[in-house]
Amino acid sequence: APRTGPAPSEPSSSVRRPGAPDLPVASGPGRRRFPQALIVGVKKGGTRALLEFLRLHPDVRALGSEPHFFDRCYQRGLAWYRSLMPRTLDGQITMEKTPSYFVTREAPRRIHAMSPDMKLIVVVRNPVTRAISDYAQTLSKTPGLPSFRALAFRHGLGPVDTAWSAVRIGLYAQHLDHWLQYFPLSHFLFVSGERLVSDPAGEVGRVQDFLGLKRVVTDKHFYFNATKGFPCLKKAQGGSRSRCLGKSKGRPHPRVPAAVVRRLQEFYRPFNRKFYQMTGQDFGWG
Ligand SMILES: Nc1ncnc2c1ncn2[C@@H]1O[C@H](COP(=O)(O)OS(=O)(=O)O)[C@@H](OP(=O)(O)O)[C@H]1O
Repeated sequence: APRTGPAPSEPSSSVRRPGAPDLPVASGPGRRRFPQALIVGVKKGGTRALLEFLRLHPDVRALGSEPHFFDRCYQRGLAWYRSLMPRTLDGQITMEKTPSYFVTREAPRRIHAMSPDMKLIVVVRNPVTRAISDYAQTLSKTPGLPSFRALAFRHGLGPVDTAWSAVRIGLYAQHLDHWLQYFPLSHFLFVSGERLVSDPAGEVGRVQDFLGLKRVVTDKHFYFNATKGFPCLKKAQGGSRSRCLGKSKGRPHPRVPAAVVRRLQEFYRPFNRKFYQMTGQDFGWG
């Protein structure tokens, strides 16, 4: 059964005000709880797709936006964080996703202090493609940005610039090493960003197992949309339209010279190998 955890919670909304008519309280049933599971990363890994797919499950309630509590908004306090959460009934799992948590130094300690038995999901993607995706996003907001190559290497095609966040985020083994100081490996599930595209039902199946949920979300929910080039959600029974993620997901990537891609691929190889060793999973990025 899914753990709802010992998370502190506010009084149930089923409590009626004296004299109030016996109608459901406007705020709705259930109560706001701290998440029991987080999608902590990685940026551009496919975190939005995973969350939207999981939200099809009746026992998952998730915050739509990224709260950035354990990185940017920690000073607002735990009560603020919980107040953002959707209401849940007993047995339902509360979730949120903020991909920057995975690379935030303080995040593991802060999350552990709140819930030492938190379940942590990391969607990982080939770090080279991830870096290009990250760059494509910045470029869409910053026209005139230097080329990918100019940002990825120092002095022309000199050493890789690990200070550039688009490069640094892909050093998964290093980030994970830090998390493992706070949480055992059994608390993590690593989802392949590549397989989330090629076999969404398979990856979401693994996530449902990890969360202790029945496999309700299956291949029946997905179809491959050739125009979008990605899996999308089928029309739900009795109504709503089929649904793909928005334009900011599945952006065209700028062309990066093959030599640049190769050099970055070589740069990441030892870090990837280490990550495969640590997780016991080979993600096939070389
Ligand atoms: N079903 C589906 N539809 C659209 N896009 C999908 C899907 N599954 C995975 N992806 C990949 O998700 C990438 C964006 O990742 P994130 O959602 O983690 O990005 S973000 O960090 O929240 O900005 C996004 O990256 P780009 O292709 O580079 O835009 C997609 O490749």
